[in-house]
Amino acid sequence: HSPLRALYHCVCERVLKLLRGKVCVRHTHAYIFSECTHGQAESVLATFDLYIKTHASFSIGPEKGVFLDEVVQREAPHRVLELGMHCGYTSVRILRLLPTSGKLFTVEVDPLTADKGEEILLVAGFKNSQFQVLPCSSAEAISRLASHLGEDLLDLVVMDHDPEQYLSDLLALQRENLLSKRSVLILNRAVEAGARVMLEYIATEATQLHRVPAG
Ligand SMILES: C[S@@+](CC[C@H](N)C(=O)[O-])C[C@H]1O[C@@H](n2cnc3c(N)ncnc32)[C@H](O)[C@@H]1O
Repeated sequence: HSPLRALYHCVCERVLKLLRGKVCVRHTHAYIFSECTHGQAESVLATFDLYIKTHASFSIGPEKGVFLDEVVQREAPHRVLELGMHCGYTSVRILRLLPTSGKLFTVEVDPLTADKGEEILLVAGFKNSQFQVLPCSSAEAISRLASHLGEDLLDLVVMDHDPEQYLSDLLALQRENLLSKRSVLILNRAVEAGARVMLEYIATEATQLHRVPAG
């Protein structure tokens, strides 16, 4: 456990990650499925955290994850929309902190990824009554969401899909009357051009939305 050994491990992890290159949904899923303890959400997250040390990954990872946890714990949201599920890391983080009456709607445009991600949510021990995977584009999902929500509105929206879609999706959520004055919005990759356009919109136009600092 000397600092030199820790540095050596860190360098090795980074080199491995570079050599392995691209994000692979099938490989991520297979690793999590075979290495985690089934039925334990914390084990699923720990396995993801281990995986992303040495493999390319789209998962938000533990640092941003802690920020997300804080928001979910503070807001105790009943209805959550996640845009961009990928392999389910963020979904698992959210689901494990939802109140018992809470439900997550999570959207993934790629059908194979949506399938694999859903399996991870089941492996983590969550039930279909706690979440619904919508295997379609964010725009399609938003246009159909009112039928899933009934009288409810969204308490929390997490955007980590395509920053170029952030603003049009926010506008669609408003048009469909799915947000309330208390709805909280979290975006990842907030420095990307599409996200900045949306943040400008929020700052100047959408007075009914709260702005929350995001990573
Ligand atoms: C960065 S990853 C999300 C990672 C996830 N938050 C996590 O921590 O595991 C983005 C995902 O969004 C999906 N995606 C991209 N554009 C989308 C869209 N318009 N609608 C729905 N999903 C989309 C991609 O297929 C990809 O799986």
